[in-house]
Amino acid sequence: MNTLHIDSITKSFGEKKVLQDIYLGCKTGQIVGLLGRNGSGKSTLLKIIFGVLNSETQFIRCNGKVLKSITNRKKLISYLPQEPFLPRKKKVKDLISLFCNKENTAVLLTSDLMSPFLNEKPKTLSGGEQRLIEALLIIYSEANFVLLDEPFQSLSPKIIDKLKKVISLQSKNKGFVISDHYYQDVLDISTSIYLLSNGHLKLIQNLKELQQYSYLPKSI
Ligand SMILES: Nc1ncnc2c1ncn2[C@@H]1O[C@H](COP(=O)(O)OP(=O)(O)OP(=O)(O)O)[C@@H](O)[C@H]1O
Repeated sequence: MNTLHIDSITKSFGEKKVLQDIYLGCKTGQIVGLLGRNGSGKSTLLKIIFGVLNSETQFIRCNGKVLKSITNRKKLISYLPQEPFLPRKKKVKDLISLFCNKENTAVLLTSDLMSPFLNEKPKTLSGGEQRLIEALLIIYSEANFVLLDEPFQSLSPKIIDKLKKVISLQSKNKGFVISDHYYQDVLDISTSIYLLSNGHLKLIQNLKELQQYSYLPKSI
């Protein structure tokens, strides 16, 4: 069982306090859903956990090892950023082994979601197709924990459904933290849900609470 323990994360941009004393835990088998209004700090939190952004204070421990502010977290944590990151001119089939071990490379080479694109280059694919490939590469990467920032963005409903199944299956061996505005899809697969609001994380039990905290409109 792998464990990720995130504690005491505080982050400001100038005068703006975005994260205040954040605590979050994740274990193998858990899918932690992270919701929040635009600009609430979800991406900022994921970047700090992955180690590409510094914070004023932080304590992050993975499998008993304390991770310093910016350290190499390869094999421990992988991260799907909001922004596109695939090399545009490399064939998809040649990208897979850069992210995945032998076993998962073989899985992706025969996956019905990935196989249509193996001989394509990202520059010739649609935005949604590129997003799907990025998400699959990160989900199947070697890391114990996977941070997904808006994995469902630009994907059509049936593909989202298949991707959710992939995440749920992979969570048998990994822990996930997922942030996306497709809140129903996040709710469907998450084992726990947090709302980031005014710099603090609130554990959410039901849809009503998401309305009370003004994340969801009352009409839903
Ligand atoms: N590099 C930066 N410099 C200054 N302010 C920043 C920077 N990055 C983020 N911010 C601010 O921090 C706040 C949180 O941004 P963040 O991108 O984490 O929000 P988010 O919850 O992911 O939003 P969204 O749902 O719209 O993607 C925003 O008000 C944003 O303007």
